[in-house]
Amino acid sequence: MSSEKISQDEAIQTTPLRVDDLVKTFHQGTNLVKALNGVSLSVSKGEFTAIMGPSGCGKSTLLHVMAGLTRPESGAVWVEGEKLSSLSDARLTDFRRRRIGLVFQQFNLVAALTALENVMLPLMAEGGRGTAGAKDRAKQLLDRLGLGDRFGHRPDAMSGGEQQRVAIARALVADPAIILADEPTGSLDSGNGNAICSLLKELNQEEGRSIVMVTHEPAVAAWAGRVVVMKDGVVCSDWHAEQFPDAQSLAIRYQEIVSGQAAVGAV
Ligand SMILES: Nc1ncnc2c1ncn2[C@@H]1O[C@H](COP(=O)(O)OP(=O)(O)OP(=O)(O)O)[C@@H](O)[C@H]1O
Repeated sequence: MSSEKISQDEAIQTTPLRVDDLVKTFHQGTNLVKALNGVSLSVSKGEFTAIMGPSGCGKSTLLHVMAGLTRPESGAVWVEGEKLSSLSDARLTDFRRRRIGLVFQQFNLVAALTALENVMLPLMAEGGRGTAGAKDRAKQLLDRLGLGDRFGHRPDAMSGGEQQRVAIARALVADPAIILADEPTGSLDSGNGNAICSLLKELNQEEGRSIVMVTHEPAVAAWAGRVVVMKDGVVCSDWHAEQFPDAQSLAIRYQEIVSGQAAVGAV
């Protein structure tokens, strides 16, 4: 094998996430809705990317396809070089648990379990790691996320912001290749929302975590280093931090794009 081919393969294997020409259609009664109409995107190691766009443009569908929760009609998703469509359902579930950290708007914690048990869950399901190791790792993470005094609390005894931090700890526990977050601040007031954004930024900058976050709010997207804007199932803009120095300039630019006043693809 040529050295060029080896380095190409290495690059694919170390790229946390790549999607290529994704198409996903939904049936709504007699109508067909193309939620994704040829989306391609690559997320580099240590990149914090926000995906923005108006309601119904396909953001959540894209995130679900990236996570292997929804299978596309065509196109492919690679996580660290693993092509999700080539995995059986059982292997995909196992792969997702180990390599993809998921954070949802509604936290999705198990109500009957404590914060510590919720965070340990992905490691327990894996079977291979000992309970003690899983417990230590979960405790470490909860401590790191400022929840050292909440180990034994159940979700209904915690605030929304605390529940989301538990969910982030759970997403991190298996040391995944990528964190996928769908409107992680959507159920929080602005103070707690800012704290979650700040935490994601810190995890990105201090630990080099690769993050993709769906949001429709420019003030939330402004925490990311890259903003991808979708409209009608396609990516119409892709900006890096230097192109949106603050949340206000991002909001103006975003409005221009979604209202059609700026050229598609404009930066
Ligand atoms: N399970 C489904 N069945 C039918 N249609 C769906 C389904 N999921 C999504 N859609 C449709 O696909 C399109 C894209 O939806 P999606 O939820 O991805 O958009 P979104 O950008 O995340 O929207 P929002 O910001 O409102 O959450 C919409 O027209 C939606 O109605």
